[in-house]
Amino acid sequence: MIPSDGRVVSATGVLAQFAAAGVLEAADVHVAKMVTRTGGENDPSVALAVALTVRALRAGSVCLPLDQARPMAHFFVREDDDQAARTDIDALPWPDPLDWLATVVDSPLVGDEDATINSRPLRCVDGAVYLERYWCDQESIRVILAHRAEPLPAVDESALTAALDEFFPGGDQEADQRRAVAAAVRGRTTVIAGGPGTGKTRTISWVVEAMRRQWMAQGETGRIALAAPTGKAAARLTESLRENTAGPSSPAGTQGAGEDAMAVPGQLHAVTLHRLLGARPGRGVSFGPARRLPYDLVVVDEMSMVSLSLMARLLEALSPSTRLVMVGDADQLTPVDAGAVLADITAAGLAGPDPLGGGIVELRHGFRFDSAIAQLADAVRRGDADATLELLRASPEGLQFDELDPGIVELDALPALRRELEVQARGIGHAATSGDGNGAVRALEGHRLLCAHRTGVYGVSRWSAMVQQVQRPALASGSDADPDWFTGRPLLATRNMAELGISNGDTGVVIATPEGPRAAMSNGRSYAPFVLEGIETMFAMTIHKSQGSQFDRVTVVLPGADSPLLTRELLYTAITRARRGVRIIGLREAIVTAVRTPARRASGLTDRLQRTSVRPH
Ligand SMILES: Nc1ncnc2c1ncn2[C@@H]1O[C@H](COP(=O)(O)OP(=O)(O)OP(=O)(O)O)[C@@H](O)[C@H]1O
Repeated sequence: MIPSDGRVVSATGVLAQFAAAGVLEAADVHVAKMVTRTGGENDPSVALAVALTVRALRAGSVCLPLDQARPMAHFFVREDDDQAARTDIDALPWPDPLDWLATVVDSPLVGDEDATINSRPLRCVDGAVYLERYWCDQESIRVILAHRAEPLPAVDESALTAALDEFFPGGDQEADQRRAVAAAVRGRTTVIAGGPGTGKTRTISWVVEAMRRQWMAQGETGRIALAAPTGKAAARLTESLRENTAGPSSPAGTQGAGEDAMAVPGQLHAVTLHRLLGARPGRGVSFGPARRLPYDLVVVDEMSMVSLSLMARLLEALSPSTRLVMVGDADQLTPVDAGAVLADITAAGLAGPDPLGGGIVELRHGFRFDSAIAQLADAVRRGDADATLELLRASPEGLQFDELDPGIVELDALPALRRELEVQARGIGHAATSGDGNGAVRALEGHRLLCAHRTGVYGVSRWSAMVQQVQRPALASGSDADPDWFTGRPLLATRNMAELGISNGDTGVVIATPEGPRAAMSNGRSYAPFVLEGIETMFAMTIHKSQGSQFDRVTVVLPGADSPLLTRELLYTAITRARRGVRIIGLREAIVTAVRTPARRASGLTDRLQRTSVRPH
């Protein structure tokens, strides 16, 4: 059936055309050829559906709705593919969606929509093509969440009310947090969603404390685990709980928490989800349906970064009686891997009957800043381009909009940014030269320049070179013995070094010490250079890499309006990295495009959760 103009094109020919346009990559073509050859399928439109499904997975979708394939393909073209940028994706030989669906459904590669067990590699449900493995993960999540929506027995309501009255003595601004703590105690599964500074971490500490009191009131002990998808996010949760702890400091009544055998909120130690599940490279996870996690309460922070398969493994490893509390900001960038589980569950709850049976609570009051940044983030989140532009044009305190094309502008045309970079470099240099690691890291985190792209004129490569030119002379005196480890060099860890307590994405600064240069890292520790691997110089970073971190001030370099990376989630994530000030460099069209373009991530989870009826608790 491809193409419609009657040319005879083999599967190889069709895949080659889509690959030449940058829509498919070698890996997608390879998988499609292998699957179709093994399954005895010769129809080129089926090969195309397989290749596009694999491509969609790598772009974060769980499935490929065939009638959405063409608009989705615009997001598949890689940022640095210049050849592809010149190809008209709509002019490719797209099959007619209805014919395409009929052919795919009839293919020997595709199992029955309702089959409990499907030995074929694909399944087509509600017009969307799934690789069977991802369909199984999605179904596993749906079924387990539906079972978990049943109410938990034996909540001591008087202990709960006493705790809530103590934590929240009054005030409307705490009403959502109160509801969240109550839902977490009463339900098996709770989502606590909210933007930055809405009190999510503080609420986690109240949940832990309220549960501790439940167990005490019932003469029981309870075990608690705290986890996050990345090492960096886990370290940040541990740290914030320490700073944010509510409630008394006696550990009575509880035992076994993550790694530490303590359960006072401020003394809990969060671990990565992989570690919690006992994941071993290439050998799956140690905990699952046959060996359940030994906890009564599991709290997962930064849920927006949890992928479909990780969520499936977590749910499968939970005993039905274990409470699960998922915390995160559903408007942020979604995981690099397929699936946006937090956004899907929250969307299901907001659009229809709550799939968790009453356990989705949105925290709406911002405690940290009632500032222009919060208003800007809210306008972006709502998709309101006019309000976003109006705020930027008014340039209230904390917001600056440099309406310039970042693809051609030089730092000389941005004197305020240049000055800020110079002052920051002097701060880093001064602390680094005097061996003050914490001071150097604090200065480094005072400002961060963020780009959407890694490469190209809008990317980290060009912008970090420009920042380096301004900052390098002010960082240190230039008398370093080892030019690779010059004093004041800003660092980025590009891999996890668990044994050193360093996570991929951690940053730091080279400081001068009597023993020679050392790397002072954001985890508060310093290291001799020779023990570190995968360390790079960092004068700017991608917005993706910055997720899970915050800085005093942020400069956001927007790409051109035609960038496939430009989405609402990207802009929202960039803005919300800042505590006190945001500067945006970009063209108005890029802002409008970003605000009006929600990330296209296909998934059947929201829809299927809404169709699963549960009883509210
Ligand atoms: N009910 C409350 N009353 C007063 N202050 C609060 C309340 N809840 C939270 N805060 C304060 O607001 C600030 C932000 O809270 P918290 O760190 O818990 O937010 P968050 O949503 O986890 O933020 P982020 O996602 O940015 O880390 C903290 O200083 C915290 O102590």
